[in-house]
Amino acid sequence: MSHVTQTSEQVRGTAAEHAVPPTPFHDLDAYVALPRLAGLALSPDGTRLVAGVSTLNDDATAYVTALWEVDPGGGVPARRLTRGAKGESQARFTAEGDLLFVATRPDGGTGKDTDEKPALWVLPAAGGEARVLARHPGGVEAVAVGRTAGSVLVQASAMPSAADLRTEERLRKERKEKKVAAILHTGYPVRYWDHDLGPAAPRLYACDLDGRLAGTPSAAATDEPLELRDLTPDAGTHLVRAGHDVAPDGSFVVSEWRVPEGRASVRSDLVRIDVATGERTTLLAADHEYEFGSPLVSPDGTAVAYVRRERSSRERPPRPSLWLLDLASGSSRPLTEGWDRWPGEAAWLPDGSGLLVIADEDGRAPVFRVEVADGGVRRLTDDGAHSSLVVSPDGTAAFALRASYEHPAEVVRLDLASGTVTSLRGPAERPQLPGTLTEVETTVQDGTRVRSWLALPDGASAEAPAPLLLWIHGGPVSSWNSWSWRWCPWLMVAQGYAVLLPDPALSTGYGQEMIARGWGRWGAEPYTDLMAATDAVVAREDIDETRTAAMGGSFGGYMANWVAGHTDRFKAIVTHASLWALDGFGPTTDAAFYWSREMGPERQEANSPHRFVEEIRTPMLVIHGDKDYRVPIGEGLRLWFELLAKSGLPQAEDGSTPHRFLYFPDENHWILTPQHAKVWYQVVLGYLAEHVLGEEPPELPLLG
Ligand SMILES: CSCC[C@H](NC(C)=O)C(=O)N[C@@H](C)C(=O)N[C@@H](CO)C(=O)O
Repeated sequence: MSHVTQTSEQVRGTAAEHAVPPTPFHDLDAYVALPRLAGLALSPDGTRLVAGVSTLNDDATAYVTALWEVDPGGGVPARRLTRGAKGESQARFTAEGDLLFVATRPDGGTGKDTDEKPALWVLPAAGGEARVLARHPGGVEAVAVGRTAGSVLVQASAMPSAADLRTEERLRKERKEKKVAAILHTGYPVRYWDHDLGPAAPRLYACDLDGRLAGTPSAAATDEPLELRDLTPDAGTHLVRAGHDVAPDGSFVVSEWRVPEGRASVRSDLVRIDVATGERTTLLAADHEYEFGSPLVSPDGTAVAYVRRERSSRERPPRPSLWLLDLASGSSRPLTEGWDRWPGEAAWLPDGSGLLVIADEDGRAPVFRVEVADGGVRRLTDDGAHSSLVVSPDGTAAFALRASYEHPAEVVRLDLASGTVTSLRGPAERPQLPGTLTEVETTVQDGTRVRSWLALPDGASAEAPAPLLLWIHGGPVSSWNSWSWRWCPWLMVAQGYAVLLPDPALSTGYGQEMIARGWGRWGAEPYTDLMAATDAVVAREDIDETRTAAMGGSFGGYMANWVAGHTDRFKAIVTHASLWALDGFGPTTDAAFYWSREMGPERQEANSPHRFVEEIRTPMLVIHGDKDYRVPIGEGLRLWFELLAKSGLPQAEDGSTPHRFLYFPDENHWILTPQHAKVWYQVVLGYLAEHVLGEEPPELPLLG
């Protein structure tokens, strides 16, 4: 007997439109309206905590991010601080407690849609209205502040030939008026995820406050925006996608510095940039073995914690580890030698005795404490995946966003002595789930443990076994360990499916060997691990092994395509933004050099799903966005053509097939707009309902 708690009509929104849904996951309008948290900032005195919260705009066609204040003590409810029509982001506190943020707000508050660029705004600690602090003709992209004093650092993109902001403005105006969008490249890369790189490229500017924000509101009477001082006029493309950190006293910045190394490859050095003079010195120069990134200047400004990345090759995957550079002597030493995890986001403890570091582990992303003295590593948190880590000035607590597959990101306080994690009163309640989350594992042929999350619908049992959806993660070097609005299993669970989220070979959080097992062998261990995880779960009595489907996005889509060509066990396959023919994907993706280090022509050929198109006998739903530069649209187009022309699934006399292609002309690798996210889930759920549950295909009037 089938176990389907709700008809799929409910999520598709064509019936029961006015009924109150049992959970937001039963109703796509309710789902896309759930608030989404991102980014935390803590004032230097530790009393003010600010989070970014994205909600739907009035006509539900875009998300707008506002800044909210959350009580670090947990007593007072969160309150909204900003209300700009186009939203605010990048909250940062100055040493004096003024709140900086980036916003696009037309002058005069007319609300008219202008081509206004994002500017740096300030909400003064001393009171008064928010006002513009600095502008750049290309728009302010990022902002960083010394923790104890000093300059505000602004990142903005400038035309290579513009020596000053007046020329910058003129060049941009001319291009706009003459409608010239062409870009003349001399190097690589030329695109990133969803946007073109060039002709403007990032530079770092100092925004000297000179006491302008100090004192009473009247002291800030000079409302003219501040001048930006260009610290990197010769940056060229060296700062493209380069992270940086400002010394606590604001006197220097340590930045990644991209260096073209020929053959369309780029490496990453670390440089020190003096804020007073713009003088730049190379701290660590990358070579063929190692490159450097993610700098964090120590609280006393004498050292830099950074990630040393052992570069990948055909033989080995990349291997990042945390290191410490002494700025006076220039000598470096490892901080986490022997710790078999990939260090992610980190933050210094205020006394410089150690760092808090987030790393994937066993389907979670806990916070670890790393001791500077001896490199000791201690895990501080149990459940959840953490991000946006900030440490209180007295070093007794940290604040972070914590998410998991049980809940979206929420603000938590972590007591550093006891390890106690407390949820604070954030802007949003946890949504009620339509099922339960459990963990399963199996041991595969070579003895490796493969663990997965399994989301089960309420009521799944031996009497009412649930249909199963295998959902494969992307990357591939990543983990199913955090909430994802794009890949939300609970919408499927609300329709009665159990959803299996496995971490196969190549996943992070299980040690380097788990990644090495699948390196350059995408169609081997990653595939067999996934099948073993599926075998173990369909053996459960609460799962119906006769009604299963597989799906995935990006690398997960690659794997869905590989699954399609290698087994007929699934009733349907959904493949989003997928790699199909690796000879085409390899040189056209936005960071081709990364993949070419791993694959090479033989591995491309051996692991390419397109070679098995004739073996595909399973109905496939192909999904792709035209503006996807990570997995370019050519992959989706070729997959669709070859599926119709050659797949092993017989076509009807009129040439029709059960395959479908959901194409988004104005979306990219991610389907970002709320209305298209709804269409995505509607079409996926409808396709699964038709092929897995045997229901009638749904009517989708908005699709014509
Ligand atoms: C070019 S750098 C590494 C590739 C990158 N890997 C990760 C861990 O994200 C990547 O973008 N891979 C895509 C093909 C992919 O699978 N992306 C996934 C995960 O980020 C997605 O959901 O978009």
